[in-house]
This record gives sequence, C-alpha cells and structure tokens, in this order.
Amino acid sequence: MNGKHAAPDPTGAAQTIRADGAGPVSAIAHPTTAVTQAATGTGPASGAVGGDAIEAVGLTKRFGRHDALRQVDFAVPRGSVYGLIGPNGAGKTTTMRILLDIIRPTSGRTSLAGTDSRTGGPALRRRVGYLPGELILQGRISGRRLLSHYAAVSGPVPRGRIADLADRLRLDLDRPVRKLSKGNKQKLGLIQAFMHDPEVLVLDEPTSGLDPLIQREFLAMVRQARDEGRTVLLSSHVISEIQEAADAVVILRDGVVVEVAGVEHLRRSAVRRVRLQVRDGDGRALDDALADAGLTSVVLHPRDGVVDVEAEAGGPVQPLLHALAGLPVTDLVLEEPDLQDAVLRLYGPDQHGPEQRGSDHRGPDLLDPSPSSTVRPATEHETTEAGR
Ligand SMILES: Nc1ncnc2c1ncn2[C@@H]1O[C@H](COP(=O)(O)OP(=O)(O)OP(=O)(O)O)[C@@H](O)[C@H]1O
Repeated sequence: MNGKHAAPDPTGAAQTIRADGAGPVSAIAHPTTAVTQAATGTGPASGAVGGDAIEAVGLTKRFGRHDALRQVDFAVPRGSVYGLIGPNGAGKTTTMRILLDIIRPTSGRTSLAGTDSRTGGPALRRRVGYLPGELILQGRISGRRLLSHYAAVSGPVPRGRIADLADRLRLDLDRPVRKLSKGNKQKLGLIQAFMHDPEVLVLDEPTSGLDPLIQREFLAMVRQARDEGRTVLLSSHVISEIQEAADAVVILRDGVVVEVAGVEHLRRSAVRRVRLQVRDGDGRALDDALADAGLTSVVLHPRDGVVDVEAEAGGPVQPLLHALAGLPVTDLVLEEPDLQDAVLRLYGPDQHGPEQRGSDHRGPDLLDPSPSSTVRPATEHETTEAGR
C-alpha cells in the first residue's frame, strides 16, 4: 500500500518482510498461543469477556505539512471483525502502522489487546498478527525456511500449523520466495500473520493479489478467528468482502473518520433500486402514488399500454408497498440494498462542512435515510441523477 513512504521506524519494527538475507528478516513477531497466554495470563478466548481489543484515540499524523490523519477515534470490540475502508490516500495504512508502532502519531494514542502500542514492545507484538500492505519478499530461501525462521525467532508455532495454513491457501512452501508470484507472496504474508493464533490481527489489504478461491478461504480464516474470540481489523477496497467478513466498518476519508457503523445497518440504509410495471391509465394516480412512495430518481417509460418505472427507494419498504397498493401494478422488482452504494456516498465529494471534520465521526445520517422527495416523473428515455 504505502511501502513507498518509508517512514522512520522508532521501534526497529520493519513494515516489510525481507528474506534476502541482508538485514533484519522481520520484526513482526510470531508467537504461539502458549506464549500469548503466558504473557497475558489470558488467551484469545478471554476476548469474549468484552472490552476493546483495538483503540485509536484522537489520532493525528502529520507528514511535513500534510495531515494524513486528523483526530481519528474508533474502537474495535474484542472478538469482532472491523473493516477499515476509504478512498486511496485516506489514511488506512498510516493508521495500521501507528497501531503496530511502526510509526508514531503526531498526537493521540492507540492500543492493541488493552496495551498501549508505544509501550507494548515485543511482548505486545507477539500477541498481534500483522500483514503489511506491501510485502517485499526476496531471496533464495524457501517459504518453509522463511516461516520457520520467523517461528524460531518469535517462539514456537503449533506443530503442523504452517503446513495446515499452506494447504488451506494452496501455497507450495518449497519454492524460493523470490520466485513466488504476487498472490503467492501474499499467502506467505498471511501465514506469518495467522500462524501463531494471535489475539489481534491487523491486515492491510489482505486479499490483494489473491484469486477468488483463495479469497474465500481467507474469509473463512477470518470468520474462524472471530469464532475463536480473536479480533480482526482489515483494510480493503473490495466492499463485497467487507460485507461478507466484517461486523462493522470504520470509513476514513482524507484522514478523517466519516462513519463508524455496523455493516448490516449501513447496508440497509442504502437505497434500493425499484422497477415496476403499471398498466397505463390514470397518469395522475401514478404520479401521486410515486410521490407518496417517496421514490427518487424516477424515470418513466410508457409503451404498449403499460408504463415501466425505474426509481430508487430508501428506508423501509412498507410505505412504498402501501403507496403502490392502489395501482394496477403488473410487475415489481425491489433489489437488495447494496453496501457499496452506502459506502460510495461516503467516499464521494465532501458531505461535511469543514467545521465538522475531525470531530464528528458519525458522518451523514445514513441510518435514517428518508429521501427528500425529488420524485420527478421523467419523459421516456430520460435519465436523471436526482436524489443521488
Ligand atoms: N511516509 C510518508 N511520508 C509522507 N506522506 C505520507 C507517508 N505515508 C503516507 N503519506 C500520505 O498520507 C496519506 C495517507 O496515506 P495512506 O497510505 O495511509 O492511505 P491509504 O488509505 O492506505 O491509501 P491507499 O488506499 O491508496 O493504500 C496520503 O496522502 C499519503 O501520501
């Protein structure tokens, strides 16, 4: 993601995983559950007890004169999966690198597994699995040797665990890492993040480069981690996988949190596309019903004694059905609301006054998206952006 922005590394932790034999292999720790439990007195299952496993409080990060993050606040409850999403340059990688104490914030603080990122040191990193956004894997050694080197440095990994993960992800561990394709390097990165069964997983664009079958397997691994009480924060540009894997999302834009919301909640807040066919007759009754239904972006296509209507509807379906009840409807299609629609509205041009930035992380009130009535019956073939 942002490996190009080589930031100073006050902790000695490397963002990239190197296997070229020169310099540190990686400062990313690879502990076992046993080590985790020894260090904390609790295992991941203790996540069920509650509390927040990941926390960012008043996080601001300035690179020169550029504010990459401004007063970012969010918390991820133990045992849940959160997506960290937003347009390019929104600050996702920066947030994750601060969480891992790879870079330090200008102000604010973060914690992982209840421990301050800045003071947790190696003991904390052993409890965390981290996949950097940009992996650099070079060198002649095989994936197997690289992973066992990590395991030797960071502590034992459960016997058979690496082989199991490699099987799941269909990775040939005997190939030299420099010969691996981008997707296969990504698999190696995922194995190192998961192999020690960490309490907290911070994954920067984990499915980047993976084929669809392996993406599915990865999503299953995430669900399994959650079922075991672990906590996952993952960034992605693929909204469908966020919809599938995450309980909630933190949406960043231009370094500001514009929304923190449950995925299902956000999805239901999105507009649905509506298509209906009505027998041609009383035009005024149709206009009135469409207005009552609160439809937006209405386009009418009269033809052969019927009118095809395309529109968008927000909010609950009951008022819509009620409004349409008196019409001679011959066909009705109500599409599922799509998370992507809800999210893209938040990615788009500014919907906040500047005064709200940095302080209001609720963003626009999508949770009650009662559409302003912009019903405008259009002439045949006319398209309208009203209500978008
Ligand atoms: N080390 C750095 N030095 C200077 N600017 C940086 C550095 N790292 C990040 N930035 C800037 O901070 C902003 C946020 O970058 P970041 O990589 O966190 O975004 P992102 O949301 O991960 O983007 P993408 O989706 O494109 O990967 C960008 O404007 C980026 O150019």
